[in-house]
Amino acid sequence: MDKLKGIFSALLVAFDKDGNIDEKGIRETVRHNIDNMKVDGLYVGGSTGENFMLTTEDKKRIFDIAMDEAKGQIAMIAQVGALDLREAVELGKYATDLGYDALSAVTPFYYKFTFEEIKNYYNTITNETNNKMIVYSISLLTGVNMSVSQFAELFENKNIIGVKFTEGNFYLMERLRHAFPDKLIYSGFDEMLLSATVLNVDGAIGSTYNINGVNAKKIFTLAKEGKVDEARELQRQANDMIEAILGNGLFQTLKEILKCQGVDAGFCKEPLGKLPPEKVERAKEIYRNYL
Ligand SMILES: CC(=O)N[C@H](C=O)[C@@H](O)[C@H](O)[C@H](O)CO
Ligand SMILES: CC(=O)C(=O)O
Repeated sequence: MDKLKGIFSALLVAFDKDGNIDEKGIRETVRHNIDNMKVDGLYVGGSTGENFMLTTEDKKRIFDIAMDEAKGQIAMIAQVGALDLREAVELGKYATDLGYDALSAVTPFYYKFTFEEIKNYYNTITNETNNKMIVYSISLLTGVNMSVSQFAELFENKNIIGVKFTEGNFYLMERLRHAFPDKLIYSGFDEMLLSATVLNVDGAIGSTYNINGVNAKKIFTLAKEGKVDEARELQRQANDMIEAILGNGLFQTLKEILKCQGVDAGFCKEPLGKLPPEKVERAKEIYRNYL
């Protein structure tokens, strides 16, 4: 499972002005992540990939393009979770056939599913695909909070190998780390990479690593080596940047910064809007100030 450790970019997906997939832009973004950001892997089809605004066909095409460009040079995780469980299974089979190292699925959201229903959702995907599964916990967006004992129930399924923990709850993170030393725990909030690494997470998956992967890797490595003071200064710099990005429109600004880094990452898909000229300028300024 070592291949699945380290810093993973939640892949940004390039769209044209009308919201169609921009294959060239996606390829450039994948290359940039591998060649320049030096990330250990890619998480394809996440929130950052604007996944929940896409058709099944678009989701498959993105899995195709990303894998074709990465060609197994780094670890590849496909987020296949969807409210339509049959779609999740179909996407899971598709990504497994393409050679994705593991699947991930967001906890089913919008409706108030019971834990039994959530467990059935994960077990169905792993049984049907025979691939490994990383639970995607992001209660801020899904409303689903799971306890240590519920994680324990999920983890009874040997194919459920870990969790992408996009939660601010460090107490729960520590309890999970302690309870499941052999499962993979990924830090989901880039702002909290250092603190999560001190708690001995196995890796991190995030949106800002598309543009700040090298520094993220430094924070991760320094913290693993116990060099917390050095890591904290880098985390402080990263957080100054992240704060500025969040204030300007997260995904749009990340794409604009990618342009400054030589990658034409296109636009976001509606209902997400386009940046007005002053925010485009602000994005360039963030790039100049922090990268
Ligand atoms: C909702 C979302 O985008 N979450 C990402 C990962 O889970 C993070 O990488 C954040 O984008 C990042 O930490 C900025 O807040
Ligand atoms: C990491 C995260 O943002 C994602 O799901 O894309």
